[in-house]
Amino acid sequence: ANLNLTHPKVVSYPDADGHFNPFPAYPFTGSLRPVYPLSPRRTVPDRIAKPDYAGNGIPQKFVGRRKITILNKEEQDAMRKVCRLGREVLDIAAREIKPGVTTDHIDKIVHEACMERDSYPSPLNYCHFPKSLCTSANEVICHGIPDHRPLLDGDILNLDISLYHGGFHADLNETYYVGPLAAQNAENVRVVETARECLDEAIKLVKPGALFRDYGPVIEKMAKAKDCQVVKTYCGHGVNRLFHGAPSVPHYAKNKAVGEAAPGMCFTIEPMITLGSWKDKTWPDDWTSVTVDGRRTAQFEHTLLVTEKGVEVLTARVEGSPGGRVE
Ligand SMILES: COc1cccc(Cn2ccc3cc(C(=O)NO)cnc32)c1
Ligand SMILES: [Co+2]
Ligand SMILES: [Co+2]
Ligand SMILES: [Co+2]
Repeated sequence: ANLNLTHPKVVSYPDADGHFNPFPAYPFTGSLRPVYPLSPRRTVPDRIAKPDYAGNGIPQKFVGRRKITILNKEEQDAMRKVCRLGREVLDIAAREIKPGVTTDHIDKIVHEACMERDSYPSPLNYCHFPKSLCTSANEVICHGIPDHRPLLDGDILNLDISLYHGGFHADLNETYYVGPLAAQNAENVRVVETARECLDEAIKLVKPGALFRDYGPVIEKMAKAKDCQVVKTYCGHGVNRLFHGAPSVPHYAKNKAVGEAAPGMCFTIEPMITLGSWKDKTWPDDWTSVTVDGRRTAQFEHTLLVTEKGVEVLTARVEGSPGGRVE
């Protein structure tokens, strides 16, 4: 179909290819619509080591609710490896972003890049999630499902990648500008660059003894200084042999997070920043989390290792990583 790649108010479906909106009566908060059918579930060959939930979709409960795993030197090296692979896969996916490309196409690229790296795409079948990464555009806060919606010039798009390799998970995400128009939109730039800055400022505080409740106040102060808000429902989390474990790391001020960083701990910080309301609601697909006012939101995430001296950003950008700060 000849795609109108700038911003229509709301595109109606079914379109010429038989793609359709599965929830036509739902009161969507913004202009984004799901475009079904989702492509067939992607398969993972037996040679790839899988996490426990790959078969039945049910991850083991956090072992020792508040006990935070301290990794030894070998385990830390395994985390370095899977996080380096995760960065490679995110960068490959980000290079695919342009108007007209669907998020399902990006899912295919990510899935194949994981297979090529003997890695399992952690989101696939995690709590029954249907795809190999989360693709979250515009008013989507997180957990967007790759589908047949073509990206539009002017969109902002978060790619949230997680890999399982050598018994350990990596978890990272960035928000990108789609097409030449996106970075010319002052509101896009404000929300994306504020989210990027919030993560960078929080990471500066990570060192042995730092309290998990101390990142939120710094993030919220930075967000409010840019007339933005901080999503409360989703937090950073421990990541190691489990995709999600203790600690829980809130991104908002006045939180009750328990515990302090210690050398050998791995966890994510992944602030979700909004232009308007911080409140979220979930589409009837039971995954896609959106802002209640339909205004745009952005997120950045790193997997962090606490070291004797401070912090190691295991999923750090490398020379040539696409995207990055826009003035
Ligand atoms: C049960 O309830 C839910 C609700 C939403 C999502 C999921 C499961 N899930 C799937 C992918 C995914 C990614 C992350 C993550 O940390 N990204 O940084 C978290 N959860 C994830 C379960
Ligand atoms: Co179509
Ligand atoms: Co993530
Ligand atoms: Co995460």
